[in-house]
Amino acid sequence: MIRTAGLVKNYGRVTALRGIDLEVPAGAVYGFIGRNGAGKTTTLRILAGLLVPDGGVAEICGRDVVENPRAVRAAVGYMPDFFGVYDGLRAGEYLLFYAATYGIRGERAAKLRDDLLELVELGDKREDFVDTLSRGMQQRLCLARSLIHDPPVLLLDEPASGPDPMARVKMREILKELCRLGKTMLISSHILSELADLCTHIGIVTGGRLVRQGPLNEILAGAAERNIIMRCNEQLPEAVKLVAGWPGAEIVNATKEQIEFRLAGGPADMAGLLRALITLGVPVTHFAQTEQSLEETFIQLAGEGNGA
Ligand SMILES: Nc1ncnc2c1ncn2[C@@H]1O[C@H](COP(=O)(O)OP(=O)(O)OP(=O)(O)O)[C@@H](O)[C@H]1O
Repeated sequence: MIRTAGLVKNYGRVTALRGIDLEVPAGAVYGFIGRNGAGKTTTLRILAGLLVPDGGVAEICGRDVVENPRAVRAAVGYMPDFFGVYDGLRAGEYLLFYAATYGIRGERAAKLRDDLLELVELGDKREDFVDTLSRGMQQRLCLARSLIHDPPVLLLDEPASGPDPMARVKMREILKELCRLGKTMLISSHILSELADLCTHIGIVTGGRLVRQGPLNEILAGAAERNIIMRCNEQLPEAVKLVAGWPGAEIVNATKEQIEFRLAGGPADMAGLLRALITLGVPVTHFAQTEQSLEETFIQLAGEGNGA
């Protein structure tokens, strides 16, 4: 539904994107995660047709964004991270104005305005001036604006950020509703945990490169399965010796009761090491991955990208 291949963008001598290959399936809620300056806004602006890439391709619904700007504009709702405040315009008028830019007027526009204000929980703010609304409310109004032409694809730049926790919760609820309505969403954020309960997929971008992408659970499992704690009642020195010499294993800490180590590879590698310990006769009482917080996962993945 959204695809980029080898996307490159330079701003003068600054290279913002160094070959981004995004793959967002239809109906996915894709969390596009990266620190400030990683290249998220640049990617979203290219997909929205607001910036022209210097290399690579970007497609929405199979259409190249540079070659088919009209079709892409119809298919995409874009919510920027910064939005201007409109002096003297009321929330309802703001939406009618944007409806008119898509040729929607009269009764249809009025109904759309009311439905969208309801969806973003601003039904009672229709007559309020936009510049008097809180930042969270302005963000939700901006989201309503991006929905005005009922696009199947939404590109949302940091929608769940902002200092007000209540506003963040409200925004997440609305995004979940949009997911139920079948929208395909690419949502950028610099905080993974902010999006984790919402996303079906994530991509981690660092220094203009995508270092990981895929279904959320696979990415988290892949990052977490390396930290293991093993305990046994006796024969710990034998266990330490075996783990220390095991390919891909690295002991982090060993006490009288337990060994904590990192292990490269997947579940099969874990099972292989456990089998070897038992074959050696070590009475293993505990052998499990440690819980890793989402932010630790992100830092680990982003760090690996930096080193690449
Ligand atoms: N108009 C511009 N002129 C020059 N450099 C720019 C411009 N816009 C972005 N950059 C640079 O390109 C890189 C990527 O910026 P981008 O805004 O895409 O990152 P981001 O991940 O969206 O970060 P943020 O969350 O801070 O917006 C950064 O190094 C940034 O300083």
